Amino acid sequence: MKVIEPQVFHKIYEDVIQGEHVKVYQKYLREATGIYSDTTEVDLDTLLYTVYSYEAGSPEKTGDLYWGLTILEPVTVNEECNMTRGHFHLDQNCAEFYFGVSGTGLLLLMDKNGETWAEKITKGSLHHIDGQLAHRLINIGEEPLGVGACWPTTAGHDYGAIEEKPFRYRVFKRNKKIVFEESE
Ligand SMILES: O=P(O)(O)OC[C@H]1O[C@](O)(CO)[C@@H](O)[C@@H]1O
Repeated sequence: MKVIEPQVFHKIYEDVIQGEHVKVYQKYLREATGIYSDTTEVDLDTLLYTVYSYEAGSPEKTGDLYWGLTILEPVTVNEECNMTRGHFHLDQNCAEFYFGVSGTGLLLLMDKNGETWAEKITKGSLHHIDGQLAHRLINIGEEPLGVGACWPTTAGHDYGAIEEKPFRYRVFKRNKKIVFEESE
């Protein structure tokens, strides 16, 4: 019998995902100004987050899966905590798992009526995201927030719905305290 050496590694608490079919992208503030409430006098070259995804699966094949890791830098934008863009899945039958790898964060969730709540993320925490919920990661700590993910290749990303009807809460760090602000 042929035995193949592993081609991809994710030493979950030690390293990022490395190997064949691993894609990496970085999001800078200049590409994400629209999600923050105030971007006056900010450095647009600030790195917000890096996403690693192991994409051996096919986006056309129902039941196939991706594996990912997102690392959000411990930065704020005029006191607003660093966050991912956030999205619904295009196919709302597709759920997703998130799990905390490092740092401290919030998983912001929103249903189709705009009801918004959050789950706290810490190292080892596990989060099931129903396919009908919009999701966004927020770094509320002083360290990089690392969050692993597993989701169906056919889920897709719907950013438009979030732009039209944003998450109802914003999260700020003021004098080292986390403050939630409800949008009008
Ligand atoms: O595309 P967004 O909303 O910026 O978020 C990136 C996130 O999307 C995913 O790639 C998959 O849902 C996550 O791994 C990652 O945190």
